[in-house]
Amino acid sequence: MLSSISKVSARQFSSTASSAYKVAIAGAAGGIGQPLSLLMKLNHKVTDLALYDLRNAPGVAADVSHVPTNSTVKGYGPEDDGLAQAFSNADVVIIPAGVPRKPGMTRDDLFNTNASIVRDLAKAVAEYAPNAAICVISNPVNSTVPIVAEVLKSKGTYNPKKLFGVTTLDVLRSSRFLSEVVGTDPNHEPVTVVGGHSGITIVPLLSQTNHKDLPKDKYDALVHRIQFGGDEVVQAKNGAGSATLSMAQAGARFASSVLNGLAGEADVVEPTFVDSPLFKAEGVEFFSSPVTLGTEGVKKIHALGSLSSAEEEMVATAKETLIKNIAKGVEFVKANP
Ligand SMILES: NC(=O)c1ccc[n+]([C@@H]2O[C@H](COP(=O)([O-])OP(=O)(O)OC[C@H]3O[C@@H](n4cnc5c(N)ncnc54)[C@H](O)[C@@H]3O)[C@@H](O)[C@H]2O)c1
Ligand SMILES: O=C(O)C[C@H](O)C(=O)O
Repeated sequence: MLSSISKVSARQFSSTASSAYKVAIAGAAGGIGQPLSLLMKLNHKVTDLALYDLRNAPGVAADVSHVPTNSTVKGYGPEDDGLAQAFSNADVVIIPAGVPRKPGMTRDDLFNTNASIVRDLAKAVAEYAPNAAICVISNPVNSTVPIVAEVLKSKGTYNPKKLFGVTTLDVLRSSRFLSEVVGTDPNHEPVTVVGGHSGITIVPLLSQTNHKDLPKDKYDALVHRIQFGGDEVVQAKNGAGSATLSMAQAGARFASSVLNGLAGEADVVEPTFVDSPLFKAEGVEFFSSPVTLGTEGVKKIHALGSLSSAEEEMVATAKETLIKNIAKGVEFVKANP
């Protein structure tokens, strides 16, 4: 494993701001965790990959460690202070730990199980990696991100610039589904998605693409597919979980953008669910919008830009639901510190 001292040296003498990072993944042996671990192993900025899970993380680590990129990989379980070792000195902590949906469930139905998992992992981040950028994948993201914030506030280590809810899968789906409708290459169909990460809180800003004049029936169907794309996978997997492979790709893209930002690369912009000033006056403490990522995490939170009247309505509806989802997370930590 790269020691802290050698990591510091690597940073000091590197030609960029830094090129050596420790990334920790909590839930690394799960459906998302395993392919995400592989994708982070392929990221050349990652020199130290720490894989934590309640089960089988050493096995996943041994497997991934044979991929010939310039990083060490180590797996940790809860025994022998594994969580402390996994998180210690991490620059980025990615959290896909928790249970996935089964058909008929909403993401909110996962709250009772995942809230305490995320709360406990947030406590460990506060203790062992207080400077880490935290990427929360565990659902319901609209509530788990506020849970992490509340825990970190209670520990005096909350840095709103370094807490991110990962909404990138909505962005990937939007590009893919739009390209299917208009018959183009999804690589060239960027779509900004704002709001949150569940159903009607997912608001794709299609009016800001080159396809703002879609016929109403096609537009409505496309928006619905983007908002409820997760359900397609849950139903197809028929009890065996939710999106894992596309989510791993989305998570790796987002975490890689965070690393690029930390490294001082210019113009790294991703939509993400953050502590946001955009609608705070209306009581919405967290909101997803395009964010420029920099050396300190969040560098700039961008406004939504011009919206169609349909989008204005969707944003208004999303805000109402988000206020409730966020409050649920905050109240959980107050009642269960
Ligand atoms: N943000 C998104 O866009 C998005 C997309 C897909 C899935 N998800 C969510 O990600 C989560 C994980 O999904 P999955 O399909 O990988 O589930 P999974 O059950 O396959 O894997 C979850 C892993 O978490 C581990 N785990 C549970 N409690 C833990 C703890 N306290 N510490 C460390 N590890 C722990 C489990 O052992 C398991 O290996 C779910 O909540 C799911 O809803 C979010
Ligand atoms: O749908 C889910 O429960 C998982 C995830 O949030 C998704 O969007 O695929």
